[in-house]
Amino acid sequence: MSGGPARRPPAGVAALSAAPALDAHLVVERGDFRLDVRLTAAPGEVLAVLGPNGAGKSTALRALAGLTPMSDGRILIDGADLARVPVERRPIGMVFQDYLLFDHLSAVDNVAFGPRCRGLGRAAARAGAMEWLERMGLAGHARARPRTLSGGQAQRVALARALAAEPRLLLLDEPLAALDAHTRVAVRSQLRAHLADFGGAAVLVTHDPLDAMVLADRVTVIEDGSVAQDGPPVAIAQRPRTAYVARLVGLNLYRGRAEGTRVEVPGTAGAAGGSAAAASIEVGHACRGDVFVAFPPRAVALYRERPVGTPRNVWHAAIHGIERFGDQVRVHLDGDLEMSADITQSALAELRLEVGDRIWAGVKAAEVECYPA
Ligand SMILES: Nc1ncnc2c1ncn2[C@@H]1O[C@H](COP(=O)(O)OP(=O)(O)OP(=O)(O)O)[C@@H](O)[C@H]1O
Repeated sequence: MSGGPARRPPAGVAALSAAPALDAHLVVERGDFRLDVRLTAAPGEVLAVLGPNGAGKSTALRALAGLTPMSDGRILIDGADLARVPVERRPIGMVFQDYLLFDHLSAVDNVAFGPRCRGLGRAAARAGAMEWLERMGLAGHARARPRTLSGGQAQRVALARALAAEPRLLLLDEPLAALDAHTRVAVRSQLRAHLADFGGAAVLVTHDPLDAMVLADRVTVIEDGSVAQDGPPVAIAQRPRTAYVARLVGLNLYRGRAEGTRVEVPGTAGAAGGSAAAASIEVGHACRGDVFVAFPPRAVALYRERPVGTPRNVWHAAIHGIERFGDQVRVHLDGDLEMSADITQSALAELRLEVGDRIWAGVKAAEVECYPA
């Protein structure tokens, strides 16, 4: 095999000068479900595809791999249309959730399998595969059968196998889902390093916002077969545009009309869903027109009595749920606005809060973000 992976170009260079490594418009119809999304990634870029169950993430990945037929659209890799390229000849590597390693082959033969199929001699394919295993820190496990490997090791063999075929597009379908929480942390950071060395485009499907934040340069959120939001992880985390994304990144989100620093949120359910009366929100800076308003649960203070002389927004609220995690307590509220508040166990005890109680919730205007809808 010829050498190792191409190094990722210096930050910014690829994005400015190169054509997208991946430029895909995917249209798939399956009964009542229709997927219609555009996915793009620059060379060296990792795109995370996030979305709720049934949103169409796997369908998108399978369409990219050529495993699910498209009813319309096209897939360009480095500017070349894949329409007439048979599936087995496409420059695409895949890492599946359960890795799909051949159990009758050793780790090194699993990695050598692709290059062998492409006609490389046994010795050369094995030598290349050994190089990949060394790079993955698995040289000592080259002869091991997949079932004797740990989940993290099997994941790295699967990644080595995908990369050994020298793809231009790497597809990863929930690559960390099969791992326990402890292994996941270590494997996530190893995967990040390996992805940083990959010169092609990578598309990572995940349910886990942390995977997306840690591993991806860009995130595309798919909901109900369409792109709901697209951008760098930080922008997604700070400025969610749908109730699903807001829940994922842990923010209270509303949609309303702004005039100066005041936003009127209509009485029907806000973007966060659920029951809510109409309410006004003072925000940190002036904005205008249709806007989203977001603030974190930790910015919400709770009071038994209506606070006076405070610079905060103050709303009437009813407690409809209390969840404890560690020293923190998440209190779910409705009333003027539906929201979550994170308080400490001692604050919960001090205020003697119970489900059904009617209380007051306050948030400083400076903690409230406002951005165009
Ligand atoms: N073989 C199939 N035939 C018909 N419809 C299907 C088939 N597989 C999936 N679907 C439908 O396509 C839609 C998208 O499914 P898909 O598996 O792509 O979603 P997903 O975002 O990957 O979900 P999950 O996170 O649960 O894996 C769903 O509504 C599902 O019911």
